[in-house]
Amino acid sequence: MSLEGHELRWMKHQTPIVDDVTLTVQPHETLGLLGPNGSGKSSLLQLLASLRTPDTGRVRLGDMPLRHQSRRRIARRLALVEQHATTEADLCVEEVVQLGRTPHRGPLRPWQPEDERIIRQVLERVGLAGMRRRRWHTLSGGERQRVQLARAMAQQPEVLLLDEPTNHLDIQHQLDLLALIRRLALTSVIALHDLNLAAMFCDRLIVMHRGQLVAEGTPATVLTPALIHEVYGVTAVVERSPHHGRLQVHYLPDLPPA
Ligand SMILES: Nc1ncnc2c1ncn2[C@@H]1O[C@H](COP(=O)(O)OP(=O)(O)OP(=O)(O)O)[C@@H](O)[C@H]1O
Repeated sequence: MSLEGHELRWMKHQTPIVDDVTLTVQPHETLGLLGPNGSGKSSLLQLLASLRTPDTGRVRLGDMPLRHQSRRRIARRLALVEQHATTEADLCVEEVVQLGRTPHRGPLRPWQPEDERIIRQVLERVGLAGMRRRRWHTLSGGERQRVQLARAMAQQPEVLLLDEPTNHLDIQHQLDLLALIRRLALTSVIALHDLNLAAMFCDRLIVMHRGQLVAEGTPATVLTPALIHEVYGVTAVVERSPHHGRLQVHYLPDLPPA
């Protein structure tokens, strides 16, 4: 299923936070959303997920315009893993993941063995099967991140939006999580700070800067030293890795002598 944002604009205190952004994510494509702190990535994801209403512009999920759609209807097709997702109640891991089934349940569709099977399967896939009874508030940041991904997967969405999902994760879990997202083969948008992970796992990248979309294309066309300097203010060299064949960004700050 495709996801489109057309001329999206969201203002706060007369300042555009997301400023005239148009993008299309093709079915099964993994799109990396890059940009420095405060450039508008989370705000854009919230507009795409219909958690915020744009001042102007529109979002379309497949052939369905999102404006005026119920949250429940959207949640059967699209899931967002937010950056600081939390849960208020004192729930265990399994109960948090069960919340992902909410959009599919209703008075005429109580909890069923199929829901149970889905919960077991997603917990396995994120490597948390052994932690199903652990209380949420006892989990580490990285474990919480994986529980929130499991909850989004339990929604069985066709479109998955992730806001810095590798925050808090150690290297192995960062690589495992992004590889898992690729294997899911959903339409996905992933906000990332790590340019090398973005180059390794994304089909295409977009770059936000001060609320605007300033670059769009394959990692090879987007991740140039000029763009990295312009947007992040950092000097870098970009090469194709002889080891994995993807682009590799080397930062060149002032370093102490080696
Ligand atoms: N509700 C709000 N009210 C006022 N300003 C806001 C609001 N939400 C976001 N902003 C501002 O909009 C800008 C973009 O924020 P956003 O969280 O979208 O950026 P981001 O690219 O996701 O940043 P980060 O990489 O630090 O997570 C920031 O300057 C932020 O302070």
